[in-house]
Amino acid sequence: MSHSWGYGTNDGPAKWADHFPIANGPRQSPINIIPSQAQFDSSLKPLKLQYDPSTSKDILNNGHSFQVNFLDENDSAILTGGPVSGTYRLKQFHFHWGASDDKGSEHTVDGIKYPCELHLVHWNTKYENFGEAVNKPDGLAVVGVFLKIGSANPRLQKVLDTFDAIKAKGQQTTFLNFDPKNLLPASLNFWTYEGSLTTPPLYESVTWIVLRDPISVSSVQMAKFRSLLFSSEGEQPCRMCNNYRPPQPLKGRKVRSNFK
Ligand SMILES: NS(=O)(=O)c1ccc(NC(=S)OCCc2ccsc2)cc1
Ligand SMILES: [Zn+2]
Repeated sequence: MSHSWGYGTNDGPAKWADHFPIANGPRQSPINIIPSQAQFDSSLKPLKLQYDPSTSKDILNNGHSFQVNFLDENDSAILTGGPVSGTYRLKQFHFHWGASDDKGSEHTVDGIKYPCELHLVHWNTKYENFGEAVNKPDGLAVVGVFLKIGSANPRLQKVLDTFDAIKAKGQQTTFLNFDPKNLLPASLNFWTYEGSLTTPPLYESVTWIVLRDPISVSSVQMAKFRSLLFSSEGEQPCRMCNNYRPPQPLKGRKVRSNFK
């Protein structure tokens, strides 16, 4: 039986270890990234993200965040290079955000929180499917992108325009021909480290690839994120925000960068 978890006082990150003891494991995510302590690694290959927009399927409010799901039966949307070997297929992307613009990201940089963080979730095709890959040490590669308050982001607006149809938990709507490359910054400079899912089941299966440069989001657009609900239709409405886990102990891990 899957245990219900959330981001509230009684079911939030401080309580996850009760049902998911790996929460106190050796390679948990997110972390605070300290650029001056990251090691430049010239052997890291350029990150290659090749996304066929026709693979986007639908958008779902899953009660913890919202996610855009992709067809992953073939290599139409893949990640190669960077710190990984082999080919990883895009499964979904989702976000984490705060109740106000001063918090919301999961990873932090020199202790700084961004208002929002995008995660593009890919699974290693050496495994049969996502479900097989999700708990393997080299099973997943997640690209993290920070969002910084600035001018409104017209590409992001296409995602936000679906929110009236997915306001409550469990609601889903078609979302075709969306190119996630449009949500990436110009530079693919990144930090990378070995970590975990940042939500239960917290499997230590993620090679994290956190992009250095943010993309923009306006305060008005951030308010739209907060119009979503954690709750299902007919339940007491609970605004979806602060759906982020705080940074976890590094426990001796090295953070590498592909830039000086
Ligand atoms: N925030 S995160 O990117 O680390 C992240 C990514 C995926 C997931 N979990 C997913 S996509 O689970 C799908 C359902 C499932 C299947 C086997 S275990 C969970 C959780 C957190
Ligand atoms: Zn995430």
